[in-house]
Amino acid sequence: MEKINIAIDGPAAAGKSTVAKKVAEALHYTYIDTGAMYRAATYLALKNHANLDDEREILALLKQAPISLSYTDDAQHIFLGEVDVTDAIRTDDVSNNVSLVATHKGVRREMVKIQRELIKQAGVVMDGRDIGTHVIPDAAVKIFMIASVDERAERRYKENLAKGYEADLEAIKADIRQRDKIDQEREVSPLVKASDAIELDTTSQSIDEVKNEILAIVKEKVN
Ligand SMILES: Nc1ncnc2c1ncn2[C@@H]1O[C@H](COP(=O)(O)OP(=O)(O)OP(=O)(O)O)[C@@H](O)[C@H]1O
Ligand SMILES: Nc1ccn([C@@H]2O[C@H](COP(=O)(O)O)[C@@H](O)[C@H]2O)c(=O)n1
Repeated sequence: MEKINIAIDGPAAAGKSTVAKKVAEALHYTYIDTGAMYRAATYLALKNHANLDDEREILALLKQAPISLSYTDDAQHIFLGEVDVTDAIRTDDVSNNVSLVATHKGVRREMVKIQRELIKQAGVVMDGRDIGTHVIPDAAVKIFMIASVDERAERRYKENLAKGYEADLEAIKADIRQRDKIDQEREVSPLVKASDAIELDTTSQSIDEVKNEILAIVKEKVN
């Protein structure tokens, strides 16, 4: 079967990464989590006590510790220079600041450059906020994945509990609303559904139902 590129965009905790990984596994495609790249940039800035409003400072730090991805056992690992930060980028501190860092035009330019390098060979499932609108505008399949704020907060709440983290449902709901607002209202590459994207509301769907729906869309496109 011919290999294509699949873009999956949507707001926080809609289920993008979980489903994208399963779709990539089913198709023997490469899964690329672009959120991890913005998280890595944020982690680097926080670790260096940088001013998150100062784009030049963040870019200078990234020059010294460039972002790179590697894949072991089909799992994506993200590095800053030689340091594997795959786990370190998932803290609340990073989650609470990443959307601010992601508003910087220059930071986005650098991330998109890396992302476009990764799609030179088709057979990629890439998730994020601007994949179908900016990174891969000619993606053969574009999914805009949504779910209600309550459902997304519930999912993140259960996820945090399962990981043994403290979890406060109302605080998670507020964080999701805040991140969505910043992502949707920023000037550069805002989170918006591409005109040719298929919207999937996963509020009442299981992970496998969403995965199978996307696989059916891909099958129809490729055959
Ligand atoms: N359809 C679904 N039904 C129930 N739980 C789901 C569904 N999709 C994803 N989940 C769960 O919701 C949580 C968040 O999913 P995931 O991290 O994939 O979302 P995301 O859109 O990538 O979030 P973010 O953009 O914030 O990284 C995970 O624990 C995942 O297992
Ligand atoms: N293509 C993208 C991907 C992510 N972002 C920003 O990063 C934040 C974290 O992303 P997660 O997928 O890990 O939640 C996200 O809220 C965006 O602010 C982006 O701008 N573009």
